Amino acid sequence: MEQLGLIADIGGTNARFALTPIRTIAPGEALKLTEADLIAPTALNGAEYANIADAIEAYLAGPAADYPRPEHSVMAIACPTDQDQITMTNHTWSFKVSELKATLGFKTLTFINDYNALANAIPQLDDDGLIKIGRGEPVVGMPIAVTGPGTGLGLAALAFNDNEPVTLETEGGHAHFAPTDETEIGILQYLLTKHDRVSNERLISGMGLENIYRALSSMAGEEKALSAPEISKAALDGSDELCGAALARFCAILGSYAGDVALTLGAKGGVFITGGIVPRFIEYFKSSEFRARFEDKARLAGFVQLIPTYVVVSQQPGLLGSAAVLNHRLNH
Ligand SMILES: Nc1ncnc2c1ncn2[C@@H]1O[C@H](COP(=O)(O)OP(=O)(O)OP(=O)(O)O)[C@@H](O)[C@H]1O
Repeated sequence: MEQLGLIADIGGTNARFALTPIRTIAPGEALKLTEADLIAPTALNGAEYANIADAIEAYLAGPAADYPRPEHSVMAIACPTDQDQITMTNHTWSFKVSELKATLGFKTLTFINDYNALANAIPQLDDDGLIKIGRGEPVVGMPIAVTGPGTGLGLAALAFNDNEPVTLETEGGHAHFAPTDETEIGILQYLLTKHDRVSNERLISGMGLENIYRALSSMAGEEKALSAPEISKAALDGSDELCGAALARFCAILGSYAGDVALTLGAKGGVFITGGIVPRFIEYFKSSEFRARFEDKARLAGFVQLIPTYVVVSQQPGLLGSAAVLNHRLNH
């Protein structure tokens, strides 16, 4: 049997695991994986395990019990991964990668940021994992950018060196928010009364949608607060005008920001919108101002018009990206 590696996608709630075949990639060859390369994919509830080693051993002894024990692993996790010590933000799990590797008896164990995995998933996705928004065509071999609203706003990019992806992990979601009209200047002014600085994440995330709604209601004379799901529900069923205005503004601001990402990274391979929020209202998003605002870059409009934008709707992009990174690391 071919050698299998262990991959994981560990979020605040779910810890997803799978095994994946370790491939030999010829120099210059592009890796192509499919969901069939994710063997025994399983989501465990992280809260049920005292530590990460227990969760991994439970996966290996349970869903993966019929396969040989892996010796190599790449795990994506929703927190910084540049130190040996990893402490999850929304979790009790805290561990040293070097100690975990010894405990598990693995030859290699690498942790990557969850957006690193999402970026590396993009070249592996087929058409049904992506929904194209507007015009533009990808230029093969040019950088791609992956960003989008969830609990926060992550941003990563891939550049390519002879088919070999080079990942840029960034904190671009925390760059300053740039308003484009009087209403957005009003939203910024409102948020500056609450925060010392206002990053894109303050508007483009679940919390961001709530902030936009709160700001617009305050500007209309009476500050009100609703949760992100409540705002999008009332916007979509047309029952609340202010919720409609907030969701429309959210999509428009996401468009301007995504256009800035395209300009900054020269992402002629495309800008890919991830996160759990936009796929919940894809038809609305298609007819929103997102794409017009993406292209609204004055003298640089011609640059961004050619760049395609997509929403990622694939179910397992984190695992697929971890499998891609595992294969690239073991081949080079
Ligand atoms: N119907 C909805 N409309 C708008 N926002 C929503 C909706 N449902 C959930 N959210 C918001 O989505 C955010 C969660 O995003 P997402 O589902 O992408 O999780 P995540 O960031 O991937 O976290 P994890 O990795 O733990 O799953 C929360 O801020 C939540 O308020």
